[in-house]
This record gives sequence, C-alpha cells and structure tokens, in this order.
Amino acid sequence: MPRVMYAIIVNPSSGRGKGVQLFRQVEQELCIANIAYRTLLSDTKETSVLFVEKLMKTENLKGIVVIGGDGTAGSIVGVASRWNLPVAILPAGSGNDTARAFNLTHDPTKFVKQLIEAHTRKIDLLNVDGQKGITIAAAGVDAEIGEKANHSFYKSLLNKFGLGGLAYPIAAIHTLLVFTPFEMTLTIDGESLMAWPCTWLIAAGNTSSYGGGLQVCPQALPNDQIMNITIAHSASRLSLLFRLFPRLLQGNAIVSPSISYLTAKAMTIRADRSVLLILDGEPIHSSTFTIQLNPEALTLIQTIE
Ligand SMILES: Nc1ncnc2c1ncn2[C@@H]1O[C@H](COP(=O)(O)OP(=O)(O)OP(=O)(O)O)[C@@H](O)[C@H]1O
Repeated sequence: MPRVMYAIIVNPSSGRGKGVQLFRQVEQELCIANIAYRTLLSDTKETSVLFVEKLMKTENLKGIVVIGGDGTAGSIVGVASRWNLPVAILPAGSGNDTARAFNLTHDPTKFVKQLIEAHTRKIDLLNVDGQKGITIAAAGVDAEIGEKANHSFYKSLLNKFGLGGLAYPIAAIHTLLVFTPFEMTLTIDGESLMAWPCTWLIAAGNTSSYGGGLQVCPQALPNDQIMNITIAHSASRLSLLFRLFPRLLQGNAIVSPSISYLTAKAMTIRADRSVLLILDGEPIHSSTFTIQLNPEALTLIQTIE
C-alpha cells in the first residue's frame, strides 16, 4: 500500500515569486511533522492537472496543497472535485481573492498545523462550460480591464517602483474609453429574460471579489448554493467611467436603472459577438457561455487566519 501523501503545487510566478519562498517554509514544517509529499513547480494548468492525475494512480493521495494565487487555485479545482480530493490553499498571489473569501491564513506555520488537523468544509464551485472555478466568472469590460492590467507593459514598469496597484486603475480608464458594449440575452434557471442591448459587464459570483478585493458581487457566499449576478448595462460611457464603475467595485449596492442584480443556479449568456470572460483570472473567449453553480462540489481544508 503506497504511503499517504499530499500533492503540492507551487506556482513560482504567482505574486512575483512569493510562492517558492513560502514553499521552503512549508517544506521545513512538513519535514518536522514527518508528512510525505510530492511537489510540482507548475507553469500551466495542464501540467498541474496531469501531476495530480498521475499521483492519483500511483500514490495514496490525501489532498492537494496549492501555493499560488487565484489562477493556480482555480486550475486544480476541477480535478480535485472529480476525485473528491480535499484542497488546502496557501495564498501567494497578487490578488488572493480566494484567500479573502475564506479568511485563509498567509502564515506557513499556521497553515501546516491546520493542514494536519484537516478540518474541512464543502464549498460551491462555478462551472463555465465544464471549466470549474472558485471566485467569479466575469465577462465584458471588467474582464478586458483585468487582462489589460495583467499583461500591460506598464504593470511590469510600475512593479519595479512598487506601484503595481496603479496598473488596474490605468487599465480601467484606458479600457472604459475604448470598449464597445455588446448585446446580450440571458436564460436564467431555464427561463429566457429580455435582451440587454448595451451590456458593459456581467459578473457571476460564487464569492464576492476579484482583482484583489474589488467587490463586484457583494452578496455572494460560497456555501449558499446560488450565484449572485451583477450586470452593468445601458449606461453612458461617462456615467460608467466616473460614477457607476468605481462605486460598483467598492461593493456599494447601487440603485440605478443601469445596474441589475440577479441570483441563479444556472444561466446562459448569448452575446452578439465573441467576448472575453475571466474565471479565476483565466481567460475564455466565446459568444455563448453556460454558467452553473455546482453546490458543495469542493472539499476545502480549513486553514484560517
Ligand atoms: N497551475 C497553474 N494554474 C494556472 N496558472 C498557472 C499555473 N501555474 C503557473 N501559472 C501561470 O501563473 C500566472 C499567475 O498565477 P496566479 O493567478 O496563481 O498568480 P497571481 O496572478 O500572482 O495572483 P492572483 O490570481 O491571486 O492575482 C498565471 O496567469 C499562469 O500564466
């Protein structure tokens, strides 16, 4: 019988290299506690999934430890849920919205102690056309802003001066000035709703924030078996840029004909063109998305602050 062990996935690029540093500390604690593990320094979702699948066949896996940001955590929830493997997340990203939602500890010593205690809770997951995620599936202008902020030349430049936090507002202004709204029809829990002719963004939240604490779905809870949907539509560019968007991301519930809040267990978005959707930081391009809420689909090891 193979020895019981953990699969550890470390993303060396999360949080500008924080992951490896945290892993060294976790490694020391695991050695002291005589806990067996195998480690992958991952560079893509695919290698992480293959790593877990392979260990499932050859070892007696007790769970998956992720040391990385929201993208790394999101990349293994599909395989973890498929094999019913508990997951522990040590946040090492730049945004860490998953950690924020579950009040996860950032301290490696506390983390390993609670990993060993192995108290777990079941959490809901989002499922976008078969791809699972923990936090928010967001399509439209906010997805474009996130992509622009992450891949812009000014992010790396600003990071050098410790001003990386400015990348998002710069990308927001830039994108809001050029983005063309799309026409969208929605089917919510099997029922077709009216068309939104001028949609700026639609965000379906299992948890409340993305982008490092931007509260776009303030009511979302990861154990209530519904997703909370925020739609910004039919606003003028100037009103969205200066009035609605900043308030929306602060988590203020906005009473405005241009902002709609819905809840659903499943929805289909049909856009009049291909749009960008981001799920846990990962981009998906399509004109149709079916998003479901998979209740209690993941076992999370509680490693709280
Ligand atoms: N297993 C993995 N899953 C997803 N992305 C990975 C993985 N390993 C490496 N990467 C790459 O690392 C990048 C950053 O990963 P991640 O999202 O975890 O960190 P971050 O962007 O610093 O933090 P956050 O998402 O919390 O803001 C991803 O965009 C991807 O290119």
